[in-house]
Amino acid sequence: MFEGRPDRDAEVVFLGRSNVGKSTLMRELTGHDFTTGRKPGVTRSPNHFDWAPESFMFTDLPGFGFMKGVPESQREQIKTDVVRYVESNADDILAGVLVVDGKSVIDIIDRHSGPDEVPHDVEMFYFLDDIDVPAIVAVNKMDKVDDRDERLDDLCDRLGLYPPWQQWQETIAPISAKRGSIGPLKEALRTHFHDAKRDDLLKFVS
Ligand SMILES: Nc1nc2c(ncn2[C@@H]2O[C@H](COP(=O)(O)OP(=O)(O)OP(=O)(O)O)[C@@H](O)[C@H]2O)c(=O)[nH]1
Ligand SMILES: [Mg+2]
Repeated sequence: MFEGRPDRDAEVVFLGRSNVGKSTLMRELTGHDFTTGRKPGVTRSPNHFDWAPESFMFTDLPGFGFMKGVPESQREQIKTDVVRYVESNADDILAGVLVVDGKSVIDIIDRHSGPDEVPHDVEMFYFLDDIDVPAIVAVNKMDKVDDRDERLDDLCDRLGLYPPWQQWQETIAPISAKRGSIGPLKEALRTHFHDAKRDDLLKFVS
């Protein structure tokens, strides 16, 4: 289990497979340089970025799923820890941002869908729903995607959301963290902060 969580009563968590760009996205939102890298599995324990006056923080969680050179048992442990972290802090979490790689997410989901297999991303999306944490899917690396609308509609389909994707703007946020274009995610976060009656936090995502 992860340790050292600051005592804050409002939190946004970033979760997703390894190497999808969670740390890059955190850097874009906070201006703080978290360790990012080409090597999957760079983030091994949560990175908290917090503001004491508002008792608010962003938390970058370790990536789960396949990581080259990391044994299966360790990957499973990371995923279990991430799930437990979100579960035990669910009351404070205003939004769970599930970050996916827009270029590969459909292929990965389809490859891992079967009679007794649920892909990690789909599982996490439903998990957030189960514990009443509002989910936002940040579809990252859109700079590498050319069939944008088709890709996003396919993703909705895989997540059980009726296409077209445009009607899910508080849930589906196409972004490119590396290019600094994260407007749709900020917009979705603003909607959730407002719904949670936390307009005092809008400045963190303006
Ligand atoms: N093309 C493109 N590459 C990106 C984008 N965002 C991140 N990357 C790259 O993807 C790689 C992984 O980024 P990280 O931010 O380290 O990913 P992570 O999800 O934190 O990875 P873990 O810590 O292993 O879970 C880096 O080489 C980034 O530069 C993006 O919007 N577009
Ligand atoms: Mg990381």
